[in-house]
Amino acid sequence: METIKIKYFTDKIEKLTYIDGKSDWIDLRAAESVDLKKGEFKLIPLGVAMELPKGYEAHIVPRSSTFKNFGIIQTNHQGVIDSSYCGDNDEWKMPVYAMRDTHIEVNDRICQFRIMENQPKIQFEEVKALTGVDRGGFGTTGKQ
Ligand SMILES: O=c1ccn([C@H]2C[C@H](O)[C@@H](COP(=O)(O)OP(=O)(O)OP(=O)(O)O)O2)c(=O)[nH]1
Repeated sequence: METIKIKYFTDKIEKLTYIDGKSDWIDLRAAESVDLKKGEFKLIPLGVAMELPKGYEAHIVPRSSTFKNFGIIQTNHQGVIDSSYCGDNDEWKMPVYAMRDTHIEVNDRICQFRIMENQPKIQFEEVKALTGVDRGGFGTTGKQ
């Protein structure tokens, strides 16, 4: 069991819950009501800041139903919350693009996150040639 320190920026959203045994992704809620016109971009505040456990980062993706319900696309497709994003004002946000005029109500569940272990430390070693077998590039194995 890991503990995450969490700060809420509003009392208008329900507290985050980890639901054991269903999906271990945790839903995030809009911290304010937002109206978007078709073609408009906005950063939607998610009303929380967290201190992630040591050695972890968080990944945010839309819920499967987010586009059907709200007509919005998460513009970074997957949000990455670094463990250094842990200050008192480091509120999590969701960058979205509206494909139609839409309304998101405060407390609506619009995306979800999980924590992931950081990758190992990496160094790059430049070489003149690689020894692996060439795969041949995009689409070379056909469609079926
Ligand atoms: O969907 C997201 C993605 C990022 N962040 C926050 C947490 C993250 O740690 C910080 C910076 O994100 P990232 O490094 O992906 O963005 P950048 O464009 O490279 O900004 P920076 O120059 O601040 O690193 O913004 C969010 O709140 N929501």
